[in-house]
Amino acid sequence: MARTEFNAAPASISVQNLTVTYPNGFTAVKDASFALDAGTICALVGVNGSGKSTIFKAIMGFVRPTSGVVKLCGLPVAEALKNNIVAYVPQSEDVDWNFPVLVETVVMMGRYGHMNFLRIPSRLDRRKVDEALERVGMSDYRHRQIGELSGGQKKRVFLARSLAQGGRIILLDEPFTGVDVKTEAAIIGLLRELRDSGHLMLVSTHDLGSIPEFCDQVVLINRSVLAAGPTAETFTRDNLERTFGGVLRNRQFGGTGPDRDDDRGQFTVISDDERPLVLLGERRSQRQDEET
Ligand SMILES: Nc1ncnc2c1ncn2[C@@H]1O[C@H](COP(=O)(O)OP(=O)(O)OP(=O)(O)O)[C@@H](O)[C@H]1O
Repeated sequence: MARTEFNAAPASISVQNLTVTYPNGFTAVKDASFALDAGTICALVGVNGSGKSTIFKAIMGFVRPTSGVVKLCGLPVAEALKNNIVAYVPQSEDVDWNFPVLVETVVMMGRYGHMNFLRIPSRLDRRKVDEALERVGMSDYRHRQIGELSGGQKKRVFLARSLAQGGRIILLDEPFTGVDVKTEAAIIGLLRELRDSGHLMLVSTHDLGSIPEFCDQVVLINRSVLAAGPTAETFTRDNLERTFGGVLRNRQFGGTGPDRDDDRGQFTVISDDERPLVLLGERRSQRQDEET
């Protein structure tokens, strides 16, 4: 099939029985499977060290599966990368912010895969960079050094790079870390727009509170996939307890007043690292009744 026909395929990620064992013999991901389609925002959720970044690396072709298969838009990873199908917004800690580079140059890097080895930008490349900067509201910062920007502005620049690249699959590693609530809302708004235009986004996050707000699907992992599916069915207290075990901070309030029945007014706060998830009208579990 010609490359242009592949490029027209709707966004999809298929991870089938993925196992990744690092050269030191440690198996970070074991027999993980999930599938996602176009027009989706999916959260990838798990404790520190559960294998989220390893799954990202396998999707980006940075690590080779020990066994199993990853396909993007129906293509093997290497082929999908050649076709600029997948873009990556890194974790802030993974970037050397002291490296002197202009905002517009970072965004132009998203176009490198579309250029020949001389990397001379065409009119189209420049237009895509302008459009991407405009879309994330960072046009006025294009001549600034990336290291001079705030955490939220840096995130938006890297999101612009992935937009300039034109990937239909976007991987976002901890997009809300170090970002204020207003910028988080702006990023979520942008991700929703991209979803509506057929993009597929996989978002690694510890920000449990925001997941029901903007993610249609959730994949819960701890080396293997514990649960995967639509947020309403999958992002449940039972599954979160299985995923986080003792790491999760879990508090329950309300429902004890004389004018309340067992459920009404009761809510549970579940928190990993960042913004807590609040579940309304939950009954206390037997185990927690015994603990208190
Ligand atoms: N290059 C490597 N060689 C050996 N082990 C590794 C390597 N990279 C990661 N690991 C191990 O694999 C496991 C999964 O790591 P990974 O970075 O995928 O987790 P994560 O879920 O992204 O964690 P976090 O939430 O802290 O970012 C960890 O135990 C980690 O120590």
